[in-house]
Amino acid sequence: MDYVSTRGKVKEIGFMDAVLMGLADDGGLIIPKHIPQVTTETLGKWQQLSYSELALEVFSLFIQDEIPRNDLKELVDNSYSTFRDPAVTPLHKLNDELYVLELFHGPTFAFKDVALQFLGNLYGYISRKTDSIIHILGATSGDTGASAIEGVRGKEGIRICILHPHQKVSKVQELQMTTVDDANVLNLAVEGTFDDCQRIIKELFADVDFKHRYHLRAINSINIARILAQTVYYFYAYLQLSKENKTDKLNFSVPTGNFGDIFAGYLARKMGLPIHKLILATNENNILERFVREGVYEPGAFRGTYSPSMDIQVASNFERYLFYLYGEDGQAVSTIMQQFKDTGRVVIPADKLQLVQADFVGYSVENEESLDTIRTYYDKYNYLLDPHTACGVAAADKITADNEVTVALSTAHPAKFDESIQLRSIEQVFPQQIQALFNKPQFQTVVGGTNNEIQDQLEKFF
Ligand SMILES: N[C@@H](CCOP(=O)(O)O)C(=O)O
Repeated sequence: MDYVSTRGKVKEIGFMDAVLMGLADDGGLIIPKHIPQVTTETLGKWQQLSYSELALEVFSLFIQDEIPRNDLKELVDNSYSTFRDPAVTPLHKLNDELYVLELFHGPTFAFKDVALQFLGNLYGYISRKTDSIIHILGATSGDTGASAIEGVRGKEGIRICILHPHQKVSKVQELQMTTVDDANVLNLAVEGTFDDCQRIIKELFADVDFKHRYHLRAINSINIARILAQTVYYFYAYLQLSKENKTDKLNFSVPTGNFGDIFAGYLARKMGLPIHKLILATNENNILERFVREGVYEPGAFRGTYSPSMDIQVASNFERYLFYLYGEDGQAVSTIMQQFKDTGRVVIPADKLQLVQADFVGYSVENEESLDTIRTYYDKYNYLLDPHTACGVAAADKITADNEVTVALSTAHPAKFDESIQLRSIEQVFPQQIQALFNKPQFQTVVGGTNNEIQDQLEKFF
């Protein structure tokens, strides 16, 4: 399978080079040259597969023989053996119309583990096979950082530096990252927002000399491996519900910040998975919902919300979607992204907006509404949602029509966001792994938000 850039100026590369490249060298994002198709017959054959078996099949479509099947199987099996639930991503039924897809049974209690356990192992594999140096640089609004660190901590030949917005992540998210004392981990707490962190790392990756000199590798969803791994659970949920004849009009409701998770659903649909509505749920940082409603993509003022992992204005994977919206025309994408850089705004014409509205249904959830949803579902179903999942569930409540079934993606365990949950007077018992974090010393360096400062830190660390 060959991979190309959304801006069309990178020559075709294989899967492992695509993983190593992270951000495309022309500043775009990597995408597969062709999207593999999955037929109804294949879906039928996949129905009885376990999560790991299914992941192996889906990954094989994108990797083909570049990684021998036995090696790939070992990577996949190791990655999902760390999950606490045998189903890896089990479905929890709330009522006949609504299921929650629990993606938080991995080591750091967030959906990011599904892709990052795999990507951590994949980096180890690539480094052994190709002698590549792996120096990971990532940005997080809370969940990706902990999960990426967990995926590679202590691994020989790999170093990782994560930027997070200082004091803008939850306490548990901060502890998960900063209590790790392995020498190959560096946590930089940036005075600014997640958008500042993401802008810095994208600029450093776009400086191709710097990127090559320091062997920078990506773990954010700019890395295509993240997206591919996240398509698997859409297939898995669909296949479980197809056993109960629930897939006639099956929607997915996805809490969205960086557009990676919902883009994985969009890709699964393009592969042939019959997804009815893709519901794009945002919090008050609703640039994406406004885009779906009005066709205008323009960051608003930053809002600190109860769902901090989604406190994002500029969504990385938006560019991947633009690529398909504009008929896979790299030149058109380059022009639009340049216009966004120059003016801070993208406006699409009416015919394109119609296509967007056929692809997604948007709903933006107010802060208080997210907490009310948590309380309502706790009272009605004795089920505790985290504030991000609550956005997905609130959107599902609004958008699901008669005769439709919606799967709301549950992106994190509620224990990661206790400060928000306590605001509706709900007491929860922490899993022992999370409770234990409170007794550990923390390691992090607080830095300002200039590229030079970060560059200095990286030069010392890498
Ligand atoms: N919500 C994310 C932000 C980074 O997104 P990613 O999917 O590109 O890694 C987080 O929790 O860090």
